[in-house]
Amino acid sequence: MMNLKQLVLASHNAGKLKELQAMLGESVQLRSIGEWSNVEPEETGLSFVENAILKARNAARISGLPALADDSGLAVDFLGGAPGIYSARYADGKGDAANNAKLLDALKDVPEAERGAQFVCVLALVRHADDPLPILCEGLWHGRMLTAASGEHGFGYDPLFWVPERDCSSAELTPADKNQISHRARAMDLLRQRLGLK
Ligand SMILES: O=P(O)(O)OP(=O)(O)OP(=O)(O)OC[C@H]1O[C@@H](n2cnc3c(O)ncnc32)[C@H](O)[C@@H]1O
Ligand SMILES: [Mg+2]
Repeated sequence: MMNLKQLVLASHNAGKLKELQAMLGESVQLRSIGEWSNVEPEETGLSFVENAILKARNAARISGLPALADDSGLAVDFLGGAPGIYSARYADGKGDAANNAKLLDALKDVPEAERGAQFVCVLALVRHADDPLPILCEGLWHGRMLTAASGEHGFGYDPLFWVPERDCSSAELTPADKNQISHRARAMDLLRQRLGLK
């Protein structure tokens, strides 16, 4: 079994680090790959799984530690699942605000009943860079796309994602509440089971 006291998180996204560390608790210390390198690997895969594995291997190679990667995104029904794996790059790398503005515009005249969407999270854990058997866990979170941004918590597309089970946007949830029910929480729940942490 791998030493799980320290894991490298193969991500440069501070929002993910915060959420994943909160879910894991104090028994596992997540260290950002940013401690070793600021170069982000190109996400050349065609699926969340491929990109998660690619990021995890890259971080394990650079750090020499077991690595966890999170590849996630928003799949909007009306857009055939876009932006999907391209969620971070939807507005050509101009950041969260530009991504959200572009998405609101793409859904401008779409009626309520057709605004379904899901957040997707795939976690990949590798023991070392060439691990032939990465642990893969997936989580989905169903909701709807709002017609205007709302809320200040979270990151990324959270202000646009309406959460039916709480009747508010994902950015209006407290961090603790989001971490109980999100796509990332579901994937992490499976990962903890696979690792015997629960
Ligand atoms: O690849 P790393 O370095 O981990 O960081 P990233 O931000 O580029 O992460 P992804 O490639 O996985 O892209 C995820 C996209 O989906 C968005 N996203 C993922 N989880 C989210 C969440 O919980 N709430 C809001 N947006 C989320 C996020 O803002 C990005 O635009
Ligand atoms: Mg990325």
